[in-house]
Amino acid sequence: MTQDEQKRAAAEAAIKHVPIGCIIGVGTGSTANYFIDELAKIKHKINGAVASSDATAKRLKSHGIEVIDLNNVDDLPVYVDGADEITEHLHMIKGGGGALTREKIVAAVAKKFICITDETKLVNILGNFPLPIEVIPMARSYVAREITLLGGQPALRQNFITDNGNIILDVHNLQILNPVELETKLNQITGIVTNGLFARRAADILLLGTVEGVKTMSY
Ligand SMILES: O=C[C@H](O)[C@H](O)[C@H](O)COP(=O)(O)O
Repeated sequence: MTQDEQKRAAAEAAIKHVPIGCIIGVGTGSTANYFIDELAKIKHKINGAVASSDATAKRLKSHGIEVIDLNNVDDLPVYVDGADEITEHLHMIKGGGGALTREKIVAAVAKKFICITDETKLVNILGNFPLPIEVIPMARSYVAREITLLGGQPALRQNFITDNGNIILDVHNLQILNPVELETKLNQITGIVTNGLFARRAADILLLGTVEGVKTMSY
């Protein structure tokens, strides 16, 4: 299977985890897009979806799936999303598409986080993929200095503004041996809206597309 076929296979496998008659949390990115396309086939069996980005909301609507404001949702049994990197502990780096803040909010509400990826995303140590950090624009230089003190090399993502009107710093050269600790430290830097480490709220299940088929991993 090619990388795209692996993504699509993981997305198809996620449909089995979608409970009937519920609202579903939906992530952002190329793998999540495959999931949206699969979700459209069973749209009459769900009660709508919460979107983690404007792009996802648009794609859901284009398939005739009702998009529901998270504030009007009491119960979100499942959130399905991709990742840029994931470990066997199901800690992730997310935000390659810049949607990390809304993704983290929807994931926080959801009872179960189902991650869907191709096999290139599975790593032993997080950090080869630059860690995305959403920052309030006026705090850019301060946050960059603080990140440098933590050993990272921040680079401003060019020509990019998030759905929330903020900038993204992509942090290179991190070898993230303790993702929970780094996520906590980054959460304490004033001016950072969200960092792309999903370790305190890791995935519950990984559906990993591989050349041999989809593997299910949990921790
Ligand atoms: O902001 C984007 C999200 O965190 C995506 O889930 C992540 O970048 C993975 O995207 P893709 O499925 O396109 O590799």
